[in-house]
Amino acid sequence: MVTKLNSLADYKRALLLPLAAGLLTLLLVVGVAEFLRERRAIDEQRSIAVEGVKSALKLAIDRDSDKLSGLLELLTRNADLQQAFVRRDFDELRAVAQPYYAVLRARHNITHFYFIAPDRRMFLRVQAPERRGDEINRYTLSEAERTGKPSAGLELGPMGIFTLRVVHPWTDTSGQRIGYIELGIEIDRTLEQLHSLTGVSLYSLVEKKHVQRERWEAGMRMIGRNHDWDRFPDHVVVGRPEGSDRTDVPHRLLLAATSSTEVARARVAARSLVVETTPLSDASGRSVGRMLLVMDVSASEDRYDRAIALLVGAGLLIGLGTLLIADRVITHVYLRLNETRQERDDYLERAERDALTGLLRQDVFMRALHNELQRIRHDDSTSGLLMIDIDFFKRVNDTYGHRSGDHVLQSVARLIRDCVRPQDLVARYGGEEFTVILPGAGHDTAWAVAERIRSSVEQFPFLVDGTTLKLTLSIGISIAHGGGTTTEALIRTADRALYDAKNSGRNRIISHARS
Ligand SMILES: Nc1nc2c(ncn2[C@@H]2O[C@H](COP(=O)(O)OP(=O)(O)OP(=O)(O)O)[C@@H](O)[C@H]2O)c(=O)[nH]1
Repeated sequence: MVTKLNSLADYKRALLLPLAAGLLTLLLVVGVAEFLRERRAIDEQRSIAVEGVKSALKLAIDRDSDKLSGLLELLTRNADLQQAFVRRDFDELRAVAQPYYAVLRARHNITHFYFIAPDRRMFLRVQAPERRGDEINRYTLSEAERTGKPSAGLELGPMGIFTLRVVHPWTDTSGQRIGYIELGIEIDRTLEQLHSLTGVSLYSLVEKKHVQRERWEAGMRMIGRNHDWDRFPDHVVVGRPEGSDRTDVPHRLLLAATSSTEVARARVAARSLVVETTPLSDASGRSVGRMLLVMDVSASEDRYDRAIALLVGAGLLIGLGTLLIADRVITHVYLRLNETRQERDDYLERAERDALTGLLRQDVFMRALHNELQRIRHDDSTSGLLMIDIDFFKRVNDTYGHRSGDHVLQSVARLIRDCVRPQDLVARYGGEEFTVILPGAGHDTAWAVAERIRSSVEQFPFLVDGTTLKLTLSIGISIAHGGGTTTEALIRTADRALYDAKNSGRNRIISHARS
């Protein structure tokens, strides 16, 4: 269906609404694409950060291993320690070792310092608790015993404390193995350093099956840390450095991270937190739990959100600007088109009219009469035709000149027009002869109109060259009834009636038609 556009509002509706819808759709598509692109960028940044933290953790552990190894190298060469250990002089060994431990603890965060006999029995724990004689079955010690070389790795202690341990076999000057010295750093310290370096909070969680509840609780109590065995269904938190234990991390977020390898997310107090997980294995390669990396990505998200808001804002402004410009252009083009259309209509109108009287020209009249006959054939109605001629018009021309004659013709044309309805068609048929088509008129109506015209001209005082002239008209009428009448026949009938009116004395109306 083709909609007809008439007014400027119609044009604006037809053009601006689709344009606005198109621009909005475009903005929406660009906004969503940009949003997805930025989410991807944030995810990438996060992955890079996570990889960075993992590498940093590995580096830190390697670095600590090397550091502990270096220190152990020195300790195994210490003659005082060696003598006291070989003599199995517990008090002496402790007295010599303790100042070293104080320095190692203060300078290097070392939390474990052991002297172990060749049969793997603990001879001296320099740090608390002061337990001895128990057999050590840790992987690092087994490796050092088996290979005779230093062994290092993360190990889960019986109290559920995750510790980096380095064990050095200890030999005397003759190459005889006299035992082992072990140094350890709790992983918490490393995690804490990483947290302060990267801002990422790290939680190390161990599966419950690898720890005993009572010993874990005792261990946590011993190091003065909050502990809650039931906090997670399958895991306990063994590494949760104070500095990075964010109290604002919702429990449900951590819980989600312990039960899935997917990235867990939450929005807390207008901040976006994400948790990634990475498996946690001990020195033997056994998977014992997982590490949670909690990151605050609010800053990146806010930056991207601001960029998107800016983009959408700019898009809206550009869209509005485009609509405003389009509105101006449509208005301008519409007005210009209207002017052109008006000019064309005026031209056509002028082309159809007689230059002197402004009435329809004869050829236009013929077409109009033809159309009118078509119409009444279709409607089965009637139409009246008047043929009007000014009586003795030649005398006006002869007496007062052609210009005065023109003036009289114009006046008569105006008088005729004033006597008919707007839908009636008045034409100049030729010279001083006029025709009027009266659509829908029967004989009586046509007669009444003819009489109105006749009497209006008869009564009109024509002012010519300062003289008042009186003129009369003769009028012939013909009536078309439905189909069957041709334009020629109708004109012929009216013409004959006009001729009769002239011949029977003028200033009269003759109709041969019956009503
Ligand atoms: N001024 C002027 N005269 C015109 C025009 N067209 C025709 N005429 C004149 O109209 C006159 C018509 O005269 P006739 O046909 O003899 O008719 P009449 O004098 O009106 O007499 P009857 O019709 O018999 O009453 C002629 O003198 C034409 O020159 C015109 O455009 N302007």
